Amino acid sequence: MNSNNNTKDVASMSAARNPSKTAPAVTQRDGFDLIPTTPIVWDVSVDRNPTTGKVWSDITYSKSTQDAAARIAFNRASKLHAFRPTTIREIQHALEDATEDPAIAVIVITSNTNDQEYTPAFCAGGDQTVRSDGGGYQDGTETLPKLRVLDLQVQMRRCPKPIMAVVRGYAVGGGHILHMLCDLTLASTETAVFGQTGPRMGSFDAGYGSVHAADLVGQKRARELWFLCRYYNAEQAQAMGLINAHYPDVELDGRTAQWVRRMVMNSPTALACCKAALNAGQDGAAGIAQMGGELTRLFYLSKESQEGRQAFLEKRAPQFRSKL
Ligand SMILES: CC(C)(COP(=O)(O)OP(=O)(O)OC[C@H]1O[C@@H](n2cnc3c(N)ncnc32)[C@H](O)[C@@H]1OP(=O)(O)O)[C@@H](O)C(=O)NCCC(=O)NCCSC(=O)CCC(=O)c1ccccc1C(=O)O
Repeated sequence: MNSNNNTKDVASMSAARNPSKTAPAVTQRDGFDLIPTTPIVWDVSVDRNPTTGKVWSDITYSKSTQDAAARIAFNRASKLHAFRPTTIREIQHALEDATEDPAIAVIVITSNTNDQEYTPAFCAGGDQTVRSDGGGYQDGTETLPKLRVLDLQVQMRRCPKPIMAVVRGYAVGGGHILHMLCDLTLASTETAVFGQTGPRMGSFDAGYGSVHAADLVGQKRARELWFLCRYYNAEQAQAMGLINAHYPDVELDGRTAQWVRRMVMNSPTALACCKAALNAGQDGAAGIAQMGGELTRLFYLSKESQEGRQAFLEKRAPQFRSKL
């Protein structure tokens, strides 16, 4: 966020914090309502895949200098943004770039739904036209058919920055799993539709798609999602705990900006550690490794840790206790 705006926001937030005889309502005192809801300006369009140097074919990728955010958007409206291996690989490359870019604090995953010709969708799951008989998806870019989306799911879990899904239209099948794997989900009140379809399509996700779903909505509801394959609107999805909030479509971009700006104001290390901690239970040793990595990174900043390296370089015995 640009420093001028930031100064103004922080000043008004601390004004909200100061107790007075006529204290504002509790929900106002967290300062959230004071954060501007002007939509984010995505002023940097990244037109080429930073990994391959090629122009994107299935997504668009842009960044906001002012709001320290990256936007990765499905861009296959005629297929309701169903994903094929190319789509997943492009999202992986954009996500890697956003994760590595120190100017980016928050990542938004959404879809380009401005084309009135097609049914609005966030993502209609795996592209069934390229689902092969060889045990996965093959659009001519894989050496062997595979379920590449499972690698993207892991990458999203390991990304230390908050990822927020912004859903307009259908988020179904593998598209529903991707929104669940985002740290937060905002949705359009009028158009968002959520649901699993695997058992109707001869597919299922026995990994995060089941385990994380149960953590979000509870065992009974998760079984309902998978066994009945019904669709839910935004209000129902929020009541179930599948999404964080829904807003009228015209407000959604402004509210997205507000949520992003609030996270950008917060400590990135604290957010990364919270994300790692919230993931650790489901992720077993890999989750603990992610948490442990953050801990080691912070330890490397200490004089005690640096003494170990220094002593080695100076060919002497370390004096850890003198650095405590
Ligand atoms: C969403 C619909 C109900 C919308 O219906 P409607 O408004 O009438 O639009 P359509 O005319 O049906 O669609 C327009 C256009 O898009 C094409 N399309 C839609 N969805 C797909 C798709 N998934 N694949 C390919 N193409 C799709 C549709 O054919 C039309 O094209 P035309 O050329 O005009 O014919 C409806 O579209 C619908 O029901 N869609 C299917 C939704 C669905 O069931 N998706 C789930 C697929 S299975 C899956 O996602 C598995 C994913 C996976 O890879 C996986 C596997 C194992 C473990 C984990 C995973 C994981 O994803 O995590």
